[in-house]
Amino acid sequence: MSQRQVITYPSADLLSQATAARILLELGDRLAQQPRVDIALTGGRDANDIYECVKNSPLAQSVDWKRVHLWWSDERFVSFEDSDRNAGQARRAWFGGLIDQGLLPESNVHEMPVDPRTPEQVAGASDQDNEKALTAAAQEYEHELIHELGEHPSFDAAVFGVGPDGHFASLFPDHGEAEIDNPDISVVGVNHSPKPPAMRLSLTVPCIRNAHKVWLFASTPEKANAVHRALAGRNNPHVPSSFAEGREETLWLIDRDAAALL
Ligand SMILES: O=C(O)[C@H](O)[C@@H](O)[C@H](O)[C@H](O)COP(=O)(O)O
Repeated sequence: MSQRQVITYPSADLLSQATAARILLELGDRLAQQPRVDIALTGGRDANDIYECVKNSPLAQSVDWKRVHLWWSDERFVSFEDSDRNAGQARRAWFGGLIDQGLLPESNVHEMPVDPRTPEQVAGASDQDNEKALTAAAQEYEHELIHELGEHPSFDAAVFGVGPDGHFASLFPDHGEAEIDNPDISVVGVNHSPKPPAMRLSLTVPCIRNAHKVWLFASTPEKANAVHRALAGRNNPHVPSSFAEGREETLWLIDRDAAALL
């Protein structure tokens, strides 16, 4: 368990630039010491701004992308073509170009599973059908994690946005015990998500806490209350991001507006 550290930036733009540089330097530093790096990504507006900055940073040229593996901490459970997919958005904002240039192998991109059902099947599905599809997808990703990273997967770094309600990944306030503290599973299906789309996949807290470095980012005044509540205590189920921590490092990277209530 690591101490939570807060770093405040004067603007959302500087937060994105600094976090992008932090990600790129971390990848480079780790690659100097180990054969590969595994990083878990997330979705959302702040994340996509950061990915754009990663793409445009000159530091990106210093990374040996063939040894970088991309994972997701959460995903919207929709079809591959759906523009809502976190992985699709990150691909467009950042790493699609690396693949096109032959720098990053497609096999290093470990997207969470898509919903394999047709729109007609989804429209006619019962809640039970959805639960079943989500469980199967969560198990599939769990197997991929174990296959690649061993029985207790540990990311080198995992990054997260924070919602105005205090959620991170797809772990929402008061929304299911399994996601928060079941030490036996790394990936869960989340049904009836308060943030659309309603079906999602997410890493669990025990899996997230097994990461070496956990970085959360938040910008704008609408996040100020969530940041304040998360940092006011630990392990508060009403504010899931209060559970976030990495083994070596836990950073809250926020802009001045999101820090307004600290
Ligand atoms: O799929 C998602 O929506 C996310 O993974 C979610 O956890 C996101 O990171 C936060 O909701 C912050 O999103 P914003 O930066 O858009 O506010």
